Amino acid sequence: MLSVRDLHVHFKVRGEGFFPEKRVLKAVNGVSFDLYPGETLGIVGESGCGKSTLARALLNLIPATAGQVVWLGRDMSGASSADWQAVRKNVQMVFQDPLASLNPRMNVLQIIGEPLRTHRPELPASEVLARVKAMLVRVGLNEAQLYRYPHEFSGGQCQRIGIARALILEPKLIVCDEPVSALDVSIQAQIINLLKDLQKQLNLALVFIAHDLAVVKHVSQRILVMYLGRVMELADKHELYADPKHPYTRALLSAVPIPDPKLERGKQIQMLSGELPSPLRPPTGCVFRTRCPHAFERCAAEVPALEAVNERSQAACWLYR
Ligand SMILES: Nc1ncnc2c1ncn2[C@@H]1O[C@H](COP(=O)(O)OP(=O)(O)OP(=O)(O)O)[C@@H](O)[C@H]1O
Repeated sequence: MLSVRDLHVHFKVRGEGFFPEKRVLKAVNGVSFDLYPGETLGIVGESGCGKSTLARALLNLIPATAGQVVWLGRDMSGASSADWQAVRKNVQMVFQDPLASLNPRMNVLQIIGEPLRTHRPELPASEVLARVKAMLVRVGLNEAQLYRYPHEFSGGQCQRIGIARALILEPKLIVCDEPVSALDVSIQAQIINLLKDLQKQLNLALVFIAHDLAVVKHVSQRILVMYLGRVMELADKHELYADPKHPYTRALLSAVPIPDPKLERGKQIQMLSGELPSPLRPPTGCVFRTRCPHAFERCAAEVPALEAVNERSQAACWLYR
């Protein structure tokens, strides 16, 4: 459904401290992965590792600096805005801050109906109304809320409205950028379950971005772990939780509480020490090496490529070469 090859998104930013001249910040630095129809791919990593930039570049909301994004077999390099418009009919986004992502001057009918008015102008108003009503029920809201405004809803309800807006064009994929991070924990579970149900009913593919592994566990089939703009590990969910390969994934997993005391992490426990290096001056070689307990000489000298460790996981780590 989607193939991403060696994708780069670089920003030119003002330098800091002793380096006031403009510098290049590589927010996404050579990311490759595939997404299959109906699949959920979780993308995790600490704040600032490039998850949102990657998500936006997939839809050209931020232009890629280099690399390929191939949608349904079509290479989008050099595509016109009309070509991207056609992709966005099939691919929608749900954003992190539910209230901020809704136009405060529009009521629910206008918000959810807007994509229909843009992409399906031939539909009569009565049909738009019928589709919006049906979608509202689908996401757990009701018709009585059609003419209300965003500020009249809770965070969880606003996110339901955002999901309804994303689904109204019957897309094949939804990119969810930290859709539950701004919500209370009890509401998070409701929204995750809603997304899971909708995915099953509509055979949707989901890209689900979160900053911790506990959240993506319940929705993803495969998980991509990012650090400083690079992919550290890409693995089948069960493999990743049972036997994480990359030391960064192990560190992230150590921060996730284990509900079942019979499950032992044993020697895999590893806390993440030190701070995320500045993305303006990333370490040479493997970007994780300055915080990695297993780093050795080669890690500083050469960048490890993402390669298969077994048929269920790939890691970018010299420990496996
Ligand atoms: N428009 C921009 N101009 C300059 N730098 C940017 C821009 N957008 C993002 N960045 C930088 O790119 C890096 C990646 O940011 P991004 O928001 O993609 O990370 P993230 O993993 O999604 O973080 P978070 O979880 O906090 O949203 C960060 O260092 C950020 O400061």
